[in-house]
Amino acid sequence: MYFSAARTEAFVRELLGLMFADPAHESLPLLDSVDVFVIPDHVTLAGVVAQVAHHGIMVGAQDCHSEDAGAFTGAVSPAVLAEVGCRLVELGHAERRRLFAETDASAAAKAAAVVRNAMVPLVCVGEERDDDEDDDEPHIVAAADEVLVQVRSALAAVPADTDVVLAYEPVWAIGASAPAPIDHVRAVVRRVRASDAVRARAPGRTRIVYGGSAGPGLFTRIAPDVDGLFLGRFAHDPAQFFRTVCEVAQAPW
Ligand SMILES: O=C(CO)COP(=O)(O)O
Repeated sequence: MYFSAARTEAFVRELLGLMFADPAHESLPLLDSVDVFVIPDHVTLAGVVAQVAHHGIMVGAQDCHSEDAGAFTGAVSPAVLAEVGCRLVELGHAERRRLFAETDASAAAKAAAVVRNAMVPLVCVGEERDDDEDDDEPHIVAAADEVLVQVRSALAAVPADTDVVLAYEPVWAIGASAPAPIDHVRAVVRRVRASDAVRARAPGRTRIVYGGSAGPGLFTRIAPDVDGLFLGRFAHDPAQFFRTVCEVAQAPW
């Protein structure tokens, strides 16, 4: 809810201009090496799908209901999202959990619904803890254990051979002035990736991205442990978004 409808339209238009009209694009086939998605609000989603048609950019939704149809006034059907060209659905964002009573169980039910409708669940996970400056091994283990409860719940709801994106977003790093410390992000993500829940999945089907005050300059410091970024405020400027996509595309991993 940062953008008006007009600003969403302008953001996508400017982004397409940067990605596809920039002379650098000729020598940099960005979308060969990076999957790019934008996740607008539900109202503007179909319009954004039309804007990016044939450009290879995926459009996602910020939430959906766990049922495809029925007496759920005000909710958004995953079947309708798929019908209008939505490719992925963000679930369990920290704000949905805090303000709208989202739980691991409801996020898992929605993840199953998203897969049932041939879309990709982008499940937000992250620990609440920010009560200690220390970031030693016990704190990393505690953070990863908290995250893994969320991860196991979501992954148990979807087949092992379907694509899933896990967005690791420490709750305390969302809306902050800077991302979580590099070593913290890498250590927690390594533990998630090494978990039984992730290792039981088909190879290459689980991607882990980082979100929480992410922006240009971050990816090369957290890769190769992390597969990508989930950008918020620091990508509200299309130029910053484009710059970050280029950094990911040019990374040697
Ligand atoms: O929550 C986020 C993305 O969903 C992160 O937002 P910020 O990058 O603005 O902290």
